[in-house]
Amino acid sequence: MMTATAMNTANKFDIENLNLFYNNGANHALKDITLPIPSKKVTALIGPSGCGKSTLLRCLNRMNDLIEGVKINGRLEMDRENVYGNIDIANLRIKVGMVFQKPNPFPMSIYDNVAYGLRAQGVTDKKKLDEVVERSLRGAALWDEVKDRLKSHAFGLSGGQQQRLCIARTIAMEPEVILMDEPTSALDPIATKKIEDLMEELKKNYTIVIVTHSMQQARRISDRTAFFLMGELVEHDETANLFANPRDDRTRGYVNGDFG
Ligand SMILES: Nc1ncnc2c1ncn2[C@@H]1O[C@H](COP(=O)(O)OP(=O)(O)OP(=O)(O)O)[C@@H](O)[C@H]1O
Repeated sequence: MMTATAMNTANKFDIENLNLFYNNGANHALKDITLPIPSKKVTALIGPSGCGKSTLLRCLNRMNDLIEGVKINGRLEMDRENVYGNIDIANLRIKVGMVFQKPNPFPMSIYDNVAYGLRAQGVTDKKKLDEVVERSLRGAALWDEVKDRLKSHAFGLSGGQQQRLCIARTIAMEPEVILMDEPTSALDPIATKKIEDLMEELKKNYTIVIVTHSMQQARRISDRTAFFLMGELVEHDETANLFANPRDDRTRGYVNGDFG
């Protein structure tokens, strides 16, 4: 197995000794996390409720900045640049897009949802917008289902379609990374399968980090898995290895379903 250092050039993020505290230090939610996140792969974050998966995900695009009383120390680099340094945060959040548990399309048409970010950046050229909307909807495997009703309201789509629309909206901004916080937990098995198939395609172009409660999902879709427990990163490895040969008894217990 390659070490984190040997893999360094292929890492999108390098996280080292990262600590995060909520409530001005009262809740130590991430404890000394060291985790490389490789480029153009799917990394799954797993572990029982409250272990810090979403907190770590939100560190990657500084969404935790929006929460009062959060303190962070340690190193978190993206492409060797300090994410917590003096950087343009709006630009970071374009480069590191996010898809949430509950599909959250904006209250407007399918087309306008996908064009929203570009328009906010001042793009008005219809040809350019049409082009990006089509490319993004194709990229999110939704184009064929909606191409004849782009002006329809997004809320008329099924939950699974809405989630793919949110992915299209994210892709439209040409991110480098897509963070997904339990993106299929509100979806039925067929819609879930479509999103999982889509991730297989997306990872050719993007680095994906996904929080999932489903170990089956982590096994199906991820290249690497990191197992968290009470704010600690217990172990991380190639997904197949982590499930077949966990090094730590706590990981073994979790993946065997002994607790959850
Ligand atoms: N906004 C917040 N303010 C204060 N504490 C928080 C906040 N968000 C999370 N926490 C705390 O941080 C710890 C980790 O929570 P987090 O949501 O990251 O875990 P998780 O593994 O994603 O859980 P789940 O699987 O239930 O979503 C928990 O103790 C939680 O109560």
